[in-house]
Amino acid sequence: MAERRTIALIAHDKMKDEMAEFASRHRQFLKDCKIVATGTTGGRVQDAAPDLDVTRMKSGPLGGDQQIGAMIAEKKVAMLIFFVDPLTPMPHDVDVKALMRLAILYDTPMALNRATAELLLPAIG
Ligand SMILES: O=C(CO)COP(=O)(O)O
Repeated sequence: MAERRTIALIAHDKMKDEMAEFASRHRQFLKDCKIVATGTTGGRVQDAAPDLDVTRMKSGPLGGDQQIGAMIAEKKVAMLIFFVDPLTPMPHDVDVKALMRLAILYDTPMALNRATAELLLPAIG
């Protein structure tokens, strides 16, 4: 049996409502995927769609972005959906940049806003 695809979900605080709504609306599709998420985002996704298989890493500012970056470097992530807050400075901005850099380096599909995520999600089929 083919391994289920792993999709990484991350959202900054002001984007978490949007991520919860996105995950809930796409729950039928996401039910067939493994989901890995940073800690707080993962909790919100689980609350919004309890039937999804969500593995929660550490919270982003505490190393969660780096944990997901390491998974990307090991080619364990099929797609990164990261709802970035463009208006709030982040203490862990270097971690955010490092995560995006690895997604680029390992040619991992990456959606950084909802419009792109809507286009990309069905594309991994
Ligand atoms: O800070 C984040 C991404 O940079 C997200 O982390 P949380 O999901 O734990 O809030």
